[in-house]
Amino acid sequence: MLKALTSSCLQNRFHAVTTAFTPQVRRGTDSNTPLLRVLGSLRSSNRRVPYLSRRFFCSDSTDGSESNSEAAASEAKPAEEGGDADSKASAAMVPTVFKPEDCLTVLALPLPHRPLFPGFYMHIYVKDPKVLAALLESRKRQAPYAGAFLMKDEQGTDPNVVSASDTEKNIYELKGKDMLNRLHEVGTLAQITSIKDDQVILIGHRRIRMAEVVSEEPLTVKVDHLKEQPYNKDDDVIKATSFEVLSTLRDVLKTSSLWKDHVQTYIQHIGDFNYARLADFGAAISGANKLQCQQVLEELDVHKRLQLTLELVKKEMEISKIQESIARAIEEKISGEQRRYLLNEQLKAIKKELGLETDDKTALSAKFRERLEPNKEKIPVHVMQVIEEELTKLQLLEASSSEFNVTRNYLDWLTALPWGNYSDENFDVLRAEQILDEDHYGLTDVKERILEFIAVGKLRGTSQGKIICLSGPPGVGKTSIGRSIARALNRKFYRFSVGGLSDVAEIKGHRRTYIGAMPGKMVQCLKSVGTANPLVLIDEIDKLGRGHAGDPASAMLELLDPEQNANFLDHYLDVPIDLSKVLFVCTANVVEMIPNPLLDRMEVISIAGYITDEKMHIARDYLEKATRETCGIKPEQVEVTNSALLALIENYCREAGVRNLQKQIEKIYRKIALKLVREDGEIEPQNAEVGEVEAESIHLSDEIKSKEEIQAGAESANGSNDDKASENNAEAEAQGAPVNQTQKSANEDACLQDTQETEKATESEASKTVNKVVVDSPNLADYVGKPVFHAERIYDQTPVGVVMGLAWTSMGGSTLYIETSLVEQGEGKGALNVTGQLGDVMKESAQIAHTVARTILLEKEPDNQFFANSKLHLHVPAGATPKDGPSAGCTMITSLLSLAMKKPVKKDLAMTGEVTLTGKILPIGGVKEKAIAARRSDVKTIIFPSANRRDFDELAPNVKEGLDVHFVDDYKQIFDLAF
Ligand SMILES: Nc1ncnc2c1ncn2[C@@H]1O[C@H](COP(=O)(O)OP(=O)(O)OP(=O)(O)O)[C@@H](O)[C@H]1O
Repeated sequence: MLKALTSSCLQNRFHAVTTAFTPQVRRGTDSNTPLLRVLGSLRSSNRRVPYLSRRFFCSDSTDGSESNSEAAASEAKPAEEGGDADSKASAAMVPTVFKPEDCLTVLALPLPHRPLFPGFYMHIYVKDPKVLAALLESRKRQAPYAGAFLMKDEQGTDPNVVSASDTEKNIYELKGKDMLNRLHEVGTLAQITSIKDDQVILIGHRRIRMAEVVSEEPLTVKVDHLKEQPYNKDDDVIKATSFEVLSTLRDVLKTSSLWKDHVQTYIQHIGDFNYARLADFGAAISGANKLQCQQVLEELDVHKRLQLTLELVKKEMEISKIQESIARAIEEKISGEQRRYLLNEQLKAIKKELGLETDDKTALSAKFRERLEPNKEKIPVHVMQVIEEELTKLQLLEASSSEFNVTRNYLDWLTALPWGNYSDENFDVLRAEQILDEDHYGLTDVKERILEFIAVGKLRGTSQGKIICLSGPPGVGKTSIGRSIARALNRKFYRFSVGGLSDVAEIKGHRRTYIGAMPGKMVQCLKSVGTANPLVLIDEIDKLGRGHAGDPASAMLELLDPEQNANFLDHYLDVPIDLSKVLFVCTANVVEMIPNPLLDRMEVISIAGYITDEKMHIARDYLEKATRETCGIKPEQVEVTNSALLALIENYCREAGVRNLQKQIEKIYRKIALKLVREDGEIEPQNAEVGEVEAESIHLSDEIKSKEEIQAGAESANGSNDDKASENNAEAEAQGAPVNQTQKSANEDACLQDTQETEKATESEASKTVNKVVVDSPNLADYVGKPVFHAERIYDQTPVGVVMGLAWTSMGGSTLYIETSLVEQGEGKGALNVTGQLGDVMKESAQIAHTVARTILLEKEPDNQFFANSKLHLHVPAGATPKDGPSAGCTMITSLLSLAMKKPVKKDLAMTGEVTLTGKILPIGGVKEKAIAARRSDVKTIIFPSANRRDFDELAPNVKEGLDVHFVDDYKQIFDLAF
């Protein structure tokens, strides 16, 4: 029904006060009069309260002053027409012939937020048309009064919790009795000063109490007018309380500027001062909740009312203090930050003025130029041109723009590259050889190739970039030899792996326009090594990914090809860079997997793997040494016997490389380290005992006795030496004979040295016996566990139908058996089953072998119908490992023939070779790996295809040593050798 002011209560209050008094202020009163001055005058004039004689302009006591009010109203009129709420309030001063005390029946208007205090104005919104009509009617009848009653909260709601919209909504819906029940009994007789649309402005006049309902719609009630209880104006307690209220108001005024206007306005009208009004004023402007205000309104005992008000303003005082401290804290924080900012700006300006600091752009340009300075002559012209252009551009760009950052990063890369900056190469072949030998055992091919490279460089005076590809099984030292080559050549080393690389941008960089664009690996490499002729190791080139956008292999080609890479163009850098001086070393496990155009440009050096002998050397001279150092163990503290090392290699690490061997050695040394540390802890007391025992025996033994004597002699000699020294010196000086003394002291020194040496020797011997750990083959399992590798050799002497073959895998060479057995026999039942995860080629190879074996058997034993009438099963263990390739052809034939003829093959024989249907033997790959694998399995005789004779001849003598190798063209030769 009614809509109260929508702004906060507090604002309403202050607004109300201000507007109520504004006309009076305008009438020329000094608006700057501070409360302090008033209060000062209060106190200075013997507390005579002169203002008591004045009248409060809109109090009940103004009843007779119609002309005054009228004047106020006429003055305020233009403002009201302007729609100004303040001036509307002034219009409320219009007096009527109808006196307030005559008003006994009034319309009841509900106030949702606060009660209306006498002397204050409030505007409300009346939504009910009937009420609005009644109000207009009463104004017309010159009885413009209504009763303003505060609404009670709905039961169960907290008066401190504001939910304005709810309250207002409920008000519009309430009518008649319901409304009556929700209104407080005591309210204020309010003069209706103006009605504009649904906004009604009320001025409170006097307290009233509802007596009875006259009509329900609109709610009209009969009221009793309430008067304050009589009180003694000179009562000291009342006076003191009122002073306290005033002084609290003064304090609030000091802290809260919000109150200033209202309190000052009040002070200007303090002429109408009385204690009851003061109490009302304090309560009205306080931020107390509506119930507390209502309490003040209902209180007719002036002293009690003053006390209630005092409580409220005191509370207000506390709130304003908190407000002040919050404001101060925030202010401090903000001003601190501002101060800092200002100081920083000033500092920058001062530095700039003094020339200590230039702005960002100039500083950046200077940094880039400084970087270029040492190499300026070596930078290619076209690159220098681009750099200059970019530097100019940088000056023109706004420092906060994204383009600026792009240009800055670009210049950063361009200027950081080692243009024409080469490391001094080592062309000393002997030194290089020494370095290579220091790092790796064997690998003669690789070392030889590197030495050749250095020799060419020496003769030409410069070395050209080359691509070397090291291929071989894992752990044979491909990567580590790369590092060693760099050391030998005195080139910087950079390694990156291209295994699984599928993005061309990794090699050639992104275009600069992309966010987060980066140059490719090669540019990154040059920046990081700082020279233009590093050794770049490209690891796992056989595992290069297949890109979805662009082909990484083709990008690699541009990078590696000596014809193209003198002008390698990185997408990011966008200026050609010369990579022709870079030495590329690639590593691969399977050469066949390297894209052909790439392979074509490489010089492949294959490292086949190591035989036991080589592994022994590597383990002893390289791996053990390095591991011992990393574990912090001294050589005298440990001994790994040859037999232990051999057992380790033969039973635990039979693969081609030495990585596993390295791991096992590390395992042994870690265990030894633990053992030594543990023993040290336990031994300490034991050591002490040993020391004591030794000390005792020292006393007993003659030898040591003499030692003691020597020592004692030495000590006494030493002592006498000290004593006599001065005398002798004096004598020498006096007699000029220093020789005597020198000889003596020389003898004594020798004696002392002897004693100390003997002591040291006994000490180190004692420590040796106590702390040395010996690893031998019997206790090897304590360090590395039981052998995990089961010998490749399943049979000592192969039975009928079983023959040993030689295979090649990416892990190196290995031996494998071909087993054939008879399933069933019967007329025309000849057939062959194959198992062992064989690939298509190997299956076909088995079919061919079956046919060839049948032909050969018929040749050798024309009556033997074994193959025609036998169902056979051919198996290649181990069944879990997939196998493929044609090189087991001759082994399969031999196995089939052995079964057919019921004859085992020669002992310790292994063979490899592809067979044609006519029995011709074709060459195979991996001769070195196969030879090494054969040696590992103690094979004595090997059969290789004749075409592989050259490969075998090239092998190192230690690989060939002890092998009886036969080269064959035709299967018949194998037949003769095997059976
Ligand atoms: N001939 C050797 N002399 C001394 N140490 C060697 C020799 N060969 C290999 N090693 C050592 O073996 C370890 C393994 O070598 P590396 O990592 O270079 O193998 P890799 O062939 O690159 O293997 P992958 O193909 O798995 O990358 C290294 O610590 C290396 O020093």
